[in-house]
Amino acid sequence: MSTFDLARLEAIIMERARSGGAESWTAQLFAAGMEKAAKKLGEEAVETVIAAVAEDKKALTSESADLLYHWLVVLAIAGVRLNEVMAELEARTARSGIEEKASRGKPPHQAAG
Ligand SMILES: N=c1c2ncn([C@@H]3O[C@H](COP(=O)(O)OP(=O)(O)OP(=O)(O)O)[C@@H](O)[C@H]3O)c2ncn1[C@@H]1O[C@H](COP(=O)(O)O)[C@@H](O)[C@H]1O
Repeated sequence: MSTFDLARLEAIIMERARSGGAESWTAQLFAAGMEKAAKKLGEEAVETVIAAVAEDKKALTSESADLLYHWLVVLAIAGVRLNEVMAELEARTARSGIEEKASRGKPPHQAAG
């Protein structure tokens, strides 16, 4: 199982945006700006949808990686931190009470924490 996560990829993207050379795709996207980066994000989203509909798990995995990378680049160019998106998701989860409901369904020793 991989221990890689989106926060680490975000940190790599920030570093490449600051100091990536001409060979860095991240630096190229930052130099080109939001329109180009958002267009790539849209393309990767479509490719992900196509892989999902085709039930092609290998392509879905690969396109999902492209999608998440380009999504993080778009967030970074916009000045939105991954943490802000996570906070939004967390707030929605808290509002729905889904975690509380799930922990109520668990045996007591698992429900705590
Ligand atoms: N995860 C990615 C990642 N996913 C996709 N891509 C690049 O995204 C670009 C566009 O992908 P496409 O599938 O569209 O390929 P394409 O050849 O451009 O296809 P067309 O659009 O031309 O049809 C390619 O150059 C891919 O290499 C990525 N580039 C970088 N990363 C991560 O960012 C880090 C820094 O990369 P650099 O900035 O390039 O040093 C890497 O170590 C990775 O962790």
